[in-house]
Amino acid sequence: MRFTAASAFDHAMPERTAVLLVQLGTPDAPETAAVRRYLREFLSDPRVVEIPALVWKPILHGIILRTRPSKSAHKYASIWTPEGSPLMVNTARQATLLRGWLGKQGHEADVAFAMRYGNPSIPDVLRQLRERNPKRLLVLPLYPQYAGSTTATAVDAVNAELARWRNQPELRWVRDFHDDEGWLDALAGRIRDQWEKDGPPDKLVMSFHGVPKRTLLAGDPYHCECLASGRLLAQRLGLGASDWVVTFQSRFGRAEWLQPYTEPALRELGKAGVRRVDVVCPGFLSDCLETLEEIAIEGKQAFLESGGTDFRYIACLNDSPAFVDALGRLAVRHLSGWDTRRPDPEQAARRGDALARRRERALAAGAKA
Ligand SMILES: C=CC1=C(C)c2cc3[nH]c(cc4nc(cc5[nH]c(cc1n2)c(C)c5CCC(=O)O)C(CCC(=O)O)=C4C)c(C)c3C=C
Ligand SMILES: [Fe+2]
Ligand SMILES: [Fe+2]
Repeated sequence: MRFTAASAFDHAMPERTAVLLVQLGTPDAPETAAVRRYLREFLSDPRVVEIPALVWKPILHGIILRTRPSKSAHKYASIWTPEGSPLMVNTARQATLLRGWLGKQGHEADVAFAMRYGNPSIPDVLRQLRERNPKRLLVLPLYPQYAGSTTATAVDAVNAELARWRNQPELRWVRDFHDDEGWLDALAGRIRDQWEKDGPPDKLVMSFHGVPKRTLLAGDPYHCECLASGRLLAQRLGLGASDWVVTFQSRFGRAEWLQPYTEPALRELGKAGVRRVDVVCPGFLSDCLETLEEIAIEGKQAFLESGGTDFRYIACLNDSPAFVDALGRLAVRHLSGWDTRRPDPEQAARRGDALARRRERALAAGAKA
């Protein structure tokens, strides 16, 4: 085997740590073709749709990918910003802010983000990170509650890419943070800020993304973690049992999903004479189609149509400093035991010289061979 200059250089590099944020993904554009591409990848994931492929593929390709993309594209168009999809814009900011936060705390780590579906893809981003020769990788899926259809598939995708690497980093991932103090405090703070301005509502609706009910029966902890997050948030806000409710949104297909469903619940509240509801979405760290369109537009309409008079949507944590701080502390806890201190500049300069000399020698040896 030839001992190449590159391998000699690699082994002399300082050990690096990378942090990869993973979000669900979003179409490249609010247009039918782009939404179809995104939905094809998303809805072909057996972690997301747990129906045998022989049954599901004809439905997906014959019906859903012919009808849903144009409808969804219209919805995306209603929330798209000049910088792009809100989910993409918010996630990119979170990565930038986390990099800054870690740097300020004296941690040396590369921070990147990837999307499980669409772009930037997990394989593309991992290959970019590989250029920096990471010895350690922390994967942080941006979902407070664990679900097979979100967290597990993100971790699967990372592992599938790393399975192709010769030189793998040591790997860790954040499984969930549904009861994380920092995250709960940041979210409670955001809600309290809103209430300081305009008082508390008659009812706080905590709307989480739904999943099929059979995943709960099969042992997925998602439902329990949502209920626990809801209870802990209500405690922090000092709410009584009748002041709040947990609901599940975004039902897809004909099977039963986790209940109560958000939109029917909003209609019930309106009919029952509840005048003001506030809706918060504690399963989402970034505003996206599911919050800005489904809740802030459609949910509002449903509540007002059925007799409610005042509907307020509480924005996701997005790029709020309290959330970046919570995310940073969460990451640091998971980096524990890994040496991520920034090298002192003098030592780095000395090591840089030594590295340069070793690299020259290796290159010269390579040239002779
Ligand atoms: C088909 C089943 C689906 C499951 C299961 C599911 C779980 C799930 N999703 C999120 C978070 C998000 N979902 C988003 C969009 C979205 N979700 C589904 C379907 C399922 N989700 C579809 C078909 C779509 C696309 C939009 C549409 O056509 O309706 C998004 C928003 C993406 C954006 O671009 O803004 C997020 C975020 C979670 C947390 C979850 C399980 C816990
Ligand atoms: Fe979803
Ligand atoms: Fe939706």
